[in-house]
Amino acid sequence: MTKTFYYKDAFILESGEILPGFHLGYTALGTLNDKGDNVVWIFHALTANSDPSEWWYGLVGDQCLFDPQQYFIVCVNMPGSCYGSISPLDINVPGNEPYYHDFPTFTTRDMIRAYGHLKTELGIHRIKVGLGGSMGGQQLLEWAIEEPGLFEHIIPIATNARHSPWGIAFNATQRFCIEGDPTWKEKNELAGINGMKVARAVALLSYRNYYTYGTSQQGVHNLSASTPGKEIYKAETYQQHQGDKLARRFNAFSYYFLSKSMDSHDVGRGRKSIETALQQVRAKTLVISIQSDILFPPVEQEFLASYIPSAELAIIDSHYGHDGFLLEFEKITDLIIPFLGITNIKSKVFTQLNEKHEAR
Ligand SMILES: CC(=O)SCCNC(=O)CCNC(=O)[C@H](O)C(C)(C)COP(=O)(O)OP(=O)(O)OC[C@H]1O[C@@H](n2cnc3c(N)ncnc32)[C@H](O)[C@@H]1OP(=O)(O)O
Ligand SMILES: N[C@@H](CCO)C(=O)O
Repeated sequence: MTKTFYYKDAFILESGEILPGFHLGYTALGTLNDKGDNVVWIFHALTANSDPSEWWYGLVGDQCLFDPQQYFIVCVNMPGSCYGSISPLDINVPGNEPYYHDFPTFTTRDMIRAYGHLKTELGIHRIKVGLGGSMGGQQLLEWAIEEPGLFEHIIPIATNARHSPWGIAFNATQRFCIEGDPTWKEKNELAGINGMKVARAVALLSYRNYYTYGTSQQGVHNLSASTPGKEIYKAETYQQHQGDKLARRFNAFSYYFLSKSMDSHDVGRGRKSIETALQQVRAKTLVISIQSDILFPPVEQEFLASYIPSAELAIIDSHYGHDGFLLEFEKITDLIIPFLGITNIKSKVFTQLNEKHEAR
């Protein structure tokens, strides 16, 4: 169940903007033990919520690698998102109406600074394992640099030290899709929603790749006419379905501002250089890369591993491309078990995983 943390003091963003306070929706599974040494902090990516047992069900949950019986597992909904934290649809106190287009962009560094207040509230002094993929990994790296003593282990997956020009171009193009929707300037929850559907379809191109589409989206849709030139192809209905699906659970404002947050990510900002920032990490680090990822390609994780002191790099094969970090539970589990030195768990984890896959 999502809980809410309210911070009621002034909070200064990197932009200089001052918020009178903020709130964070978060999920906490399990219990903090007496020694305070069983904390696992998970960072979600662009459109997920704060409950990793929903979207990382192969890694988090009863009898999984991260089992709430053993660990105190915390995940916070990113500021700007629509699953419980401060967001563009919340009331902007001075104006007494929702922020909408005036929502202040939280950089990834602002995000982890906000999480720091929740960490204090929860009585957490040390985090045994931090892990996150994509934009989640960006926040994890920021925090491991900002507070080098906080994490014992970190596992950044399919992520980077500074968002790339390629990634920013994808995000900017998605914002153009939203801005091009004639309803975007309106002040209501549905403003820009059709633009967001197109944006999500564009994003999918970067989350998968040529081969993913080639395998699963060959040919025409079964309801399509067979007249040459009049066919509707599977790849087309797939793109449409992905946009429609997101529009049922997200809004264009959150999508727009979270993409700005991702673009802001740069661990080197104000810290001399990216390389020296990465060298501040003290946690034992396993960087995981997905070979077929065209959005955060392996060269970015090779860079991380070459500057984070004594980091290990593991590259996994995946049919899915970037989204493999949300789907390749077995391969990820297989890497984490030896990294954390866990023994006697593998068969239990995979039995559980197989049951969950079959049930879906
Ligand atoms: C509140 C919350 O729900 S947050 C938790 C859920 N969301 C998240 O965690 C965000 C991160 N998750 C994701 O990005 C995705 O869910 C992923 C990457 C894990 C998986 O992606 P999916 O879209 O489920 O997988 P995939 O690419 O195989 O597409 C399957 C979907 O496309 C549909 N589909 C496949 N081919 C076609 C086609 N040719 N035409 C139309 N639809 C198609 C399938 O029917 C299926 O639809 P459904 O999801 O509505 O059942
Ligand atoms: N597919 C992911 C984004 C990829 O990083 C999401 O929707 O959160």
